Amino acid sequence: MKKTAQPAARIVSAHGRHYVARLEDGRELQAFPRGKKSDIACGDRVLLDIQGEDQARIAEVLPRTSLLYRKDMWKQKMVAANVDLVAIVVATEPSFSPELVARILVACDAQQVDALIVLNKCDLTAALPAARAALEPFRRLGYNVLELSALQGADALRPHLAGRTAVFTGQSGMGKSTLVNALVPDARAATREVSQALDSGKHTTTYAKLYDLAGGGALIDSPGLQEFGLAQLDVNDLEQAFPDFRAHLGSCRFRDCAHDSEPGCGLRDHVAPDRLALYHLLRHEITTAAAPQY
Ligand SMILES: Nc1nc2c(ncn2[C@@H]2O[C@H](COP(=O)(O)OP(=O)(O)OP(=O)(O)O)[C@@H](O)[C@H]2O)c(=O)[nH]1
Ligand SMILES: [Zn+2]
Repeated sequence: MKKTAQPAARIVSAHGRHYVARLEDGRELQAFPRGKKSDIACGDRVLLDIQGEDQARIAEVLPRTSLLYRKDMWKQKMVAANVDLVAIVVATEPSFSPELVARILVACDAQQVDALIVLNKCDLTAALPAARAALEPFRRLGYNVLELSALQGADALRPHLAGRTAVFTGQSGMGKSTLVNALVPDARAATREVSQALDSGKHTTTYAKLYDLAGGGALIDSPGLQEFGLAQLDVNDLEQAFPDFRAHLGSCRFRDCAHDSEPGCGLRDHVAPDRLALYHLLRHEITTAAAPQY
């Protein structure tokens, strides 16, 4: 029997096991995964079995160029697939967690995806110096920090987004959806004001959604997150995801040096203590998550 062609599509929204897939002609279909597992992310490119006017089954997920993914002992979550840029959105107010930023940066480096830290709400000038100070260590590591105010416009972001797929990620309330609305006029992404009006709780964005940018490129708005586990990383690859470690790797006496209390560690004394502490914390999380659970 001749196999009917399976059209290619891109997943433009991911809400649990409910997906929306967009065909190349722009038509959008409700799509659902084949089996029980739904390891499909917003941004994925897929092949579909069309099953009716507006329904399809996801027959195959095409190979990904990147996957932003988080995993801890209890849960795992695909944030977005096939992204070229991860925009980590933080704000002057409310205050943000530098550790969360550092974790997302490790995930980006592990996937070799560009990262950009966006400091939003710079119109709130009283809180600006503290936010800048919290980001200074990241600047020193060479990460790009872009300051702006989504309420006054987000055009400063455009050169970073043109022709690429970017995901906006970060804690809740930092202004990801407000940025999306500033960049995509007809996006109407729900922001805090809307969720307050509906009294729907703290998190406004509850699922990942992809928006096309006029002139090329796409943006994925994703739900606010509080944690970013990296248990999916291979402990042997972890040190490679710290760009500040790279120049010192290979200079330890022992090849499998954990840069802890081993004699002859060539890294320990050359990197910032907070970076070493993060490395040890992640290493511990990875090894305990990988341990068999009884
Ligand atoms: N002063 C000021 N407020 C802003 C700015 N950008 C966003 N906000 C406000 O910050 C609040 C949170 O914005 P959202 O866009 O809903 O935040 P979010 O990061 O998408 O939050 P989640 O969807 O829960 O992850 C809203 O009240 C926005 O109006 C800004 O540049 N300046
Ligand atoms: Zn070492």
